[in-house]
Amino acid sequence: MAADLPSLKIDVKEVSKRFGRTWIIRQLSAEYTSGTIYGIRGRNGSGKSTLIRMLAGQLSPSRGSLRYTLGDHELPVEDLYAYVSWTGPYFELVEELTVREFLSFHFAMKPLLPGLTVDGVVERIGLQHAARYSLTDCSSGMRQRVLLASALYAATPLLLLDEPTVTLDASSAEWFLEELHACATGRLTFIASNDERDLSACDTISSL
Ligand SMILES: Nc1ncnc2c1ncn2[C@@H]1O[C@H](COP(=O)(O)OP(=O)(O)OP(=O)(O)O)[C@@H](O)[C@H]1O
Repeated sequence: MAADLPSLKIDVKEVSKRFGRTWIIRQLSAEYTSGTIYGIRGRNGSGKSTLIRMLAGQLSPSRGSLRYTLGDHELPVEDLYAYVSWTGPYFELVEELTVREFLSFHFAMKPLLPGLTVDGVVERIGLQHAARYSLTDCSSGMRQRVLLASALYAATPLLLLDEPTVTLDASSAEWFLEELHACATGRLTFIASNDERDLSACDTISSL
């Protein structure tokens, strides 16, 4: 399933972010490269999701810069969306769709990792019995598996996972860690979390 994805490097240079008069992130500098799972921890409100949004190119820093290098070319931030898979607690599902319809719709826009099909994804997330359930009728853990699938199985070099196991029970969290290892190879992955299980999957962890 490992994809031959281009390498991605993110250079974060003296990035600060404020909302109104409050500085949330101050003077962050780091270099992030493909092939690594980076953990970001920090107390509630410390700016983990804010950093994830900036890495995704959805939020601009108040000061400093983020530079993206894909292969050996600089990637303009406005083109980054095609190379990112992302999920977090603020992501919403289209309630009217079934599990299978949502995944078909999503993977019509974002290519799947090699060797996967939509039905294969439904199987990997253990929801064969619920493939035709409307998302409204799914439990929070089932919905989280669908959201995680939309990020994990997309063939993108950048994978951003904000609180990936927040609604998962112990066996689902174990499932997530196994799938993460199968899907993160060669990608640049971030996990924002305070859950030790999530952080145990990371190659390196930094605190905000
Ligand atoms: N768009 C916004 N406008 C104003 N303030 C915001 C905005 N987005 C985030 N904040 C504030 O920035 C701070 C950091 O929020 P963020 O969601 O990044 O924290 P977090 O570390 O992910 O928190 P948690 O662990 O609770 O999820 C919070 O005080 C939040 O209220």
